[in-house]
Amino acid sequence: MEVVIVPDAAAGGELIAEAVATLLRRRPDALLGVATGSTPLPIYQALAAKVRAGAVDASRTRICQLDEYVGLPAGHPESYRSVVLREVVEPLGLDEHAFMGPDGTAEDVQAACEAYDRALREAGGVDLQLLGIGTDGHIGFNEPCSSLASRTRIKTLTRQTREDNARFFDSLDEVPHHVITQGIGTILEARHLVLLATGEGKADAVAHAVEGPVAALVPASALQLHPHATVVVDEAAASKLKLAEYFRATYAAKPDWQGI
Ligand SMILES: N[C@@H]1[C@@H](O)[C@H](O)[C@@H](COP(=O)(O)O)O[C@@H]1O
Repeated sequence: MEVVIVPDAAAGGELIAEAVATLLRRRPDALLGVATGSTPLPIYQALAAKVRAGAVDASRTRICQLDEYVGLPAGHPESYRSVVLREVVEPLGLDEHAFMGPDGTAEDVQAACEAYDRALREAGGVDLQLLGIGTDGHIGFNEPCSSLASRTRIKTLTRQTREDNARFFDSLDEVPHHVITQGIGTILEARHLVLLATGEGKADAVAHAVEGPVAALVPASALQLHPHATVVVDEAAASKLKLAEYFRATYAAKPDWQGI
């Protein structure tokens, strides 16, 4: 696992957007897995700016979703489908055909989960999966004690995650209890995992994920099992890392051409 400490969220967004752009220059129809929440927004803004400036052509990029609320009406502005369309697909100049996600409105949720896992495989697998991290160490919506081998399935949110996400809704009561999420086993099949964490509120979760044991209790620690995982953190989110100086020195000594 590579840990890159950046000065702030904007620098993290720029670094990761450049990694995505490098991938797209090599593979224009790459399948890019995107995460929701506030943290990845600087990545999407930096990537859209590169597209507008003509620094990268994203016209053939395919986008896939990590997770989704269950039971929100179709078109709800806070469904992750709406969020990804608004924050990623439209700013990149893509249309809905370039985009795939699990169906949070399906009557048969289990079938929708299996169909999504199948669709990801049939699409050739995810080339680069962007991830955030929950304050409880979750990735996607894999809450603590999710199986490290899990596939896309329905999960129940913890109270803490519902409280963390209540800011996107009018009240806590409106935050769904159930979600569909790519499983940890599904996420680990992506060819490159890139997790961005910013702010002091993520420092404990980052320290446990990066320097703690691999444990279902901290779903993000599963990144330790992946051969190409990059964790990008700002100073605040890095503040509880014991090996911070080593991570800084390693990245400083890395030749530019290697990227992340
Ligand atoms: N399902 C999403 C996660 O994918 C995201 O990583 C997390 C953190 O969000 P934020 O970046 O807003 O802190 O929120 C939600 O739970």
